[in-house]
Amino acid sequence: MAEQALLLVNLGSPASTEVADVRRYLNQFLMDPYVIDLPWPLRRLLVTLILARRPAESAHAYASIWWPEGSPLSVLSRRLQEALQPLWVDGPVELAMRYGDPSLENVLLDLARRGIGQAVLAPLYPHFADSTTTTAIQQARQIVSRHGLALQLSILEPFYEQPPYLDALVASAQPYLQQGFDHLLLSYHGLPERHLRKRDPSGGHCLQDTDCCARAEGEVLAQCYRAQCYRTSTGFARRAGLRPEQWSVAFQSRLGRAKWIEPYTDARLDELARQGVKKLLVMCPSFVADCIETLEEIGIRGREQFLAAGGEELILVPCLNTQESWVQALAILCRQTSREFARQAT
Ligand SMILES: C=CC1=C(C)c2cc3[nH]c(cc4nc(cc5[nH]c(cc1n2)c(C)c5CCC(=O)O)C(CCC(=O)O)=C4C)c(C)c3C=C
Ligand SMILES: [Fe+2]
Ligand SMILES: [Fe+2]
Repeated sequence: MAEQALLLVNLGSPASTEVADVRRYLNQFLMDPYVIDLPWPLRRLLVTLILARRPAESAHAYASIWWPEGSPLSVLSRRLQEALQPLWVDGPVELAMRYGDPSLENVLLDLARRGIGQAVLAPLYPHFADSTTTTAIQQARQIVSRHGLALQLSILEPFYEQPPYLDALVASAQPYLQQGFDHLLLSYHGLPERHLRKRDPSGGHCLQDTDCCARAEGEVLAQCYRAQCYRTSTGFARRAGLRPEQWSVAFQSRLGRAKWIEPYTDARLDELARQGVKKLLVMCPSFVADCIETLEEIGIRGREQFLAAGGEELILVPCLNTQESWVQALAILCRQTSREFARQAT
């Protein structure tokens, strides 16, 4: 049988914590029109303004969480790749990054050079967003077409409420839930509201009222990042046996002055402390690997903020990383993708 590769795609990190490397990474990332969705001249202007101060601040933040082997996101993604290889018997498991190294272009060219004609492309994001999922898929397709590669790609769909993913989240949280806690905050990466509105196929569903995400179905749900985050949360809470008052959802990592989806994590940390929450658990289900946004934004700055507001303990639940149930889950989901692709091809 012909070999079929499994290609994991994650976001990528700077090459080092040097300010120049962080600037190069941020420039590539933020100049992506799927991330800052403004016309080129405006995007260039805005990114140039951001790059005046952000690289030094981010370099400092990266330095506080960097591991001897490199960026946590890169190291953990590499370990996930290695853990998956024994479960993927159809061919090699490879890893590429949307920004930085190993680049999608080099990895795709290498697969084609080795005569591999099929690959499951697995963007490592549970929830759909143009700034993550679409940009990774589009870039891969462009590379295949530009180089005329004889490589067929089948795509792993967002898996925000797939049982294997939810079960893995519950398994990762169980030891922390069992220790007792006052509240669990599910903190997801945020998104400018504009990105949601642009993707609302009904033109009038998203952000209409506080409850619109709970009613999202079909095409609206398929493209609403916020609704998908709520589906993950309710599915997780149901499986973990949590009562509604024990948990809540918030969105972190804002950049710039535009309005991002609410509620905001930083506001929520103050609110929870004011409400008397002393022991707070925080999970970050939009990230499958720990990274600057979990380890620094929540684990360092979020903890400082919560304690300053009167909380006593903020415990960050690690991301799925290389947990056995997650490795198994991802193998199952990618296998399903491959089977569905083969079924449609016949
Ligand atoms: C307009 C800006 C951004 C959008 C939109 C955005 C969406 C988005 N990002 C992730 C996942 C990750 N983002 C990470 C870092 C990061 N994100 C932004 C900006 C936007 N993200 C910046 C500027 C950075 C760099 C760090 C910093 O300077 O703050 C990371 C971690 C990378 C690492 O090396 O550790 C991840 C992962 C998602 C899922 C998402 C859409 C929902
Ligand atoms: Fe981001
Ligand atoms: Fe929505």
